[in-house]
Amino acid sequence: MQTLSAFDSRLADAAGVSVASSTEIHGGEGAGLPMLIVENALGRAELTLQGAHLTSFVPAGGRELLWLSPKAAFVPGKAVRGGIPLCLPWFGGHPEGKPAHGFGRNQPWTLVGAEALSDGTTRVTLELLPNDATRALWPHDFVFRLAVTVGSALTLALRVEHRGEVTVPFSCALHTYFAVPDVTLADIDGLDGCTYINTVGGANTRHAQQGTLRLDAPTDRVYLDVPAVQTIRTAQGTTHIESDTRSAVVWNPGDFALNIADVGEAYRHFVCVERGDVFDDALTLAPGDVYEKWLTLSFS
Ligand SMILES: O=P(O)(O)OC[C@H]1O[C@H](O)[C@H](O)[C@@H](O)[C@@H]1O
Repeated sequence: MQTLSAFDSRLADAAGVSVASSTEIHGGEGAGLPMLIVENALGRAELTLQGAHLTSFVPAGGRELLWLSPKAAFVPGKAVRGGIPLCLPWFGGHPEGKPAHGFGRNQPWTLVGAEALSDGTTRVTLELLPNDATRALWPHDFVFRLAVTVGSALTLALRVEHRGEVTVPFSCALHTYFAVPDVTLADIDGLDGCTYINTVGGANTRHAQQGTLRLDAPTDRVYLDVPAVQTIRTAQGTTHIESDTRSAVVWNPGDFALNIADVGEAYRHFVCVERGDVFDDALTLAPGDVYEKWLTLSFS
């Protein structure tokens, strides 16, 4: 298991952040993955150091906002199913057959900052630097940083510094799995009028969203140039999603999930609304460029 260095542990302790193994929290075989538990009077979050991957966020007095698959495996090198995988430095399939959604979610990140802030929130900052595995997939220098602020809302601030020597294509998404009682009864707003690309079965057809979105079949859509805010309304309340990214991918595999080992029947209990910059909204980074975007989740 990846361990926290002595320096990391001191950082965590100073901010009241605790460290645990996924096996202690979620069961399973072996040592699992090291996790951080960030808790204060306003809210509580859990994340694995692998992938800087949020697996839980509960505002104080509220309910769990994130869906974690009951079949999630906490295995080094394998992305955890659910929560908020970070897809970068590319989103989706790669033209040369490299792993889907990049390598950010599979790599061990390092805790480089932890602070209890004066407004009662707690912020932890994780970093990924190049290593042999990343160089094999992406032969460029970079600094990826994710600052996670836990309070009554959860904020993720992503910073990508391109330290390579050539201009590179770049796309990314904060691939959030939201917990819903029944995916077919969740009302998704904040996309009305937006152009989307329907990618189910490799279709790649373009359409315009009309009104509220409800999912009654396998859905995989890339919404372009979306407003800052989307909401997911269920009988339990409303989840608010706000970001300065341009795209939103809405995904639920429906029955296809029966062929996804770590999802299965549980597909009924989540919907992904993934804010990011993908497809037409993807960009290029020139040497020295810095990409900075944020995502905030809250519940009412
Ligand atoms: O199974 P994963 O690699 O985690 O990808 C899960 C899903 O991610 C996004 O939502 C894509 O739009 C989907 O096409 C993909 O199936």
